[in-house]
Amino acid sequence: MLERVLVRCATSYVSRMVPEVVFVLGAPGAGKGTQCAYISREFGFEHLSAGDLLREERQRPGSEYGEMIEAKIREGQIVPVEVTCSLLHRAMMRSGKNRFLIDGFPRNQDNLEGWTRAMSDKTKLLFVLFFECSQELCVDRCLERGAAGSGRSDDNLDSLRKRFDTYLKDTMPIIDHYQGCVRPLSLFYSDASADRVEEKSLVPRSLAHSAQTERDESCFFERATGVHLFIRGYHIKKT
Ligand SMILES: Nc1ncnc2c1ncn2[C@@H]1O[C@H](COP(=O)(O)OP(=O)(O)OP(=O)(O)O)[C@@H](O)[C@H]1O
Ligand SMILES: Nc1ccn([C@@H]2O[C@H](COP(=O)(O)O)[C@@H](O)[C@H]2O)c(=O)n1
Repeated sequence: MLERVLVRCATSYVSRMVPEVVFVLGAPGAGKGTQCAYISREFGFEHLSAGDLLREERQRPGSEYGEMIEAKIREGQIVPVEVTCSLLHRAMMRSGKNRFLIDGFPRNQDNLEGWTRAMSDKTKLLFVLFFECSQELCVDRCLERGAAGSGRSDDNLDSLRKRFDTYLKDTMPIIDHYQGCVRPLSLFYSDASADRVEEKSLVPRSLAHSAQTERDESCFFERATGVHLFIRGYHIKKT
C-alpha cells in the first residue's frame, strides 16, 4: 500500500517536472508574437520564438548555419528541424522555466517529425493556439513593421509572397493535423485591433467553414479575452 502511494506521488512529481509546451501558429504577421507577449506576461509562460532564435543564430559570429539561415529566411523557406529544434531545446534549458510558448513552430512536416523524434517524450504538449488573420492585413502589418525599422530581411513584398506560399503549402497541413487531434486546436481571429482577439472555435471542424462563420459574427472580446479564458480553462493560473 505504502509502496503504491509512494509510486503515485513520485509519478505525479515527475509529471509536474516535465516541461509544458504550447505551440503558437498563424500566418506571417497574424500577431503571434504580440499575443505571446501578452500570454507570457499574464500566465508566466516563457516565450520562445523559433524565428527570433534563428535570427539570433544567424547573427552569432562563427555560426556554421548563419548563411543558410539567412538564405532560407529571405526566401521564406523553412530551416531544417535539427537546427531549429536544437536552438529551441537549448533556450528551454537555459531559461530555467517549465512552461513554454513556442511561437512559429512546427511550421512543416519536417519540423513536426523532428520535434516528435527529439522532444515529444521530454515535454508535454498542452495545446496549440492558432491565430488567423486575412492575408491582406498580415502583409500590411509586416510591411509597416519593415517601414518602422524592424530590420528584418523578410519584411518586404518579395519575401512576403514566398512566406505566404510556404505558409499555405507547408504550415496549413500542420494546422489541419492538429485540428484532427484529440487535443484541441484553438482558433483566434486576430484581424481585430491589437488589444482585441476573438476566440473562434474550440471544436474541430473545417477551417474554411469556421473562418467564414466567425467572420460573419461581430462580437469581440475585451483585451484578448478569448485567449485568456481558453488558457484559464486549462487550470493555468495567472502569475
Ligand atoms: N491585432 C493587431 N492589430 C494591429 N496590429 C497588430 C495586431 N497584432 C499585431 N500587430 C502588429 O503587426 C505586426 C506583426 O505582429 P507580430 O509580430 O505579433 O506577428 P507575428 O505573427 O509574430 O509575425 P511573424 O510571423 O512575421 O514574426 C507588428 O508590427 C505588430 O505590432
Ligand atoms: N520553425 C521555423 C520558424 C521560422 N523559420 C524561418 O524564420 C522566418 C521568420 O519566422 P517568423 O516566425 O519570425 O515569421 C520564416 O519565414 C522561416 O524562414 C523557420 O525556418 N522555421
